[in-house]
Amino acid sequence: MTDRRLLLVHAHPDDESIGTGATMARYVAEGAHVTLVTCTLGEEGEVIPEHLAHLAADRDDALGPYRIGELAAACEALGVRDHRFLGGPGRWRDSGMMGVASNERPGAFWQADLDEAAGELVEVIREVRPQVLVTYDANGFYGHPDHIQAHRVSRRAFELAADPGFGEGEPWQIAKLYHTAAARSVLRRTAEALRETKSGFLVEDVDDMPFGSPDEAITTEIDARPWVGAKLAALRAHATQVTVREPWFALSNGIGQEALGVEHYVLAIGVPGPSMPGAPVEAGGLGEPHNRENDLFAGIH
Ligand SMILES: CC(=O)N[C@H]1[C@@H](O[C@@H]2[C@H](O)[C@H](O)[C@@H](O)[C@H](O)[C@H]2O)O[C@H](CO)[C@@H](O)[C@@H]1O
Ligand SMILES: [Zn+2]
Repeated sequence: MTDRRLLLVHAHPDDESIGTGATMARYVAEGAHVTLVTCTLGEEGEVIPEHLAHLAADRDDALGPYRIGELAAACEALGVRDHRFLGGPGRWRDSGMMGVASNERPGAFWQADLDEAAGELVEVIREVRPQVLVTYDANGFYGHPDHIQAHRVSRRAFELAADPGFGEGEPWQIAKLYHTAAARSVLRRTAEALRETKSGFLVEDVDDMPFGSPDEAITTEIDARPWVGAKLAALRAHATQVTVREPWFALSNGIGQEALGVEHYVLAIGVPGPSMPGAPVEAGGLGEPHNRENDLFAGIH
């Protein structure tokens, strides 16, 4: 299929690299048009480097503009040239982790009017006309309010973009909508491997992780191992949020994760493509029997 167009909707600067960085770099390298929409500037994030601690929301409140630069550098590393902030930079603010006071702040993404935010995304969808949309599941992958809201806005925009009675511009029907996913067997294997290293990162038991899917729920395995270097460079670009000790990385909580070149997804809407051989288990694949797609555009003609 020529003229492939992939749209990814992520909540904060850093999510694109953490969950889909290798996939994005692969599709760019293969000639697809990759569009990234980020819903907030990540204003409420913690700051890892001591010399940048002043940027935090409870000090200079300058982390959002700084993370715009981090995201630009990450997109450069991935080869992604089409990046937008939903509604423009700063339209909606990072809500903070579930339950904190900033969830209630006026302008927080968690407080966004669903149809207003979805309307902004419909404009991008009708302009780009992607065949494939990637975002989070209904739990936002790990329960963060901005991730949950990104899911809700994406699903609403998926519907509205195809509705001839909604808004301006030609309606556009996206063919396939995916949720990002992490297979529990991969999480378990990488946690065991991390335990054997001297990375200095903390190890979290799989059962304690706020994310993870049963292997059988995974529909799609993208083998982008040749682009894991681009993913690591993009993670390094998010230096306020991520510490990289290759092949491992950790967020400000210090819990180690492996930067894998194989990334998993669940097809939420659309017709799956044919089952294809997967990546080896030692590379982060799910091994055999492989009843999964190996291309987000599989089955689209
Ligand atoms: C990956 C992701 O979604 N990061 C978010 C998240 O950051 C986490 C948060 O600060 C938490 O308190 C830490 O323990 C954890 O290590 C961080 O990854 O939430 C931030 C605030 O909403 C957000 O800016 C960041 O991008
Ligand atoms: Zn996030």
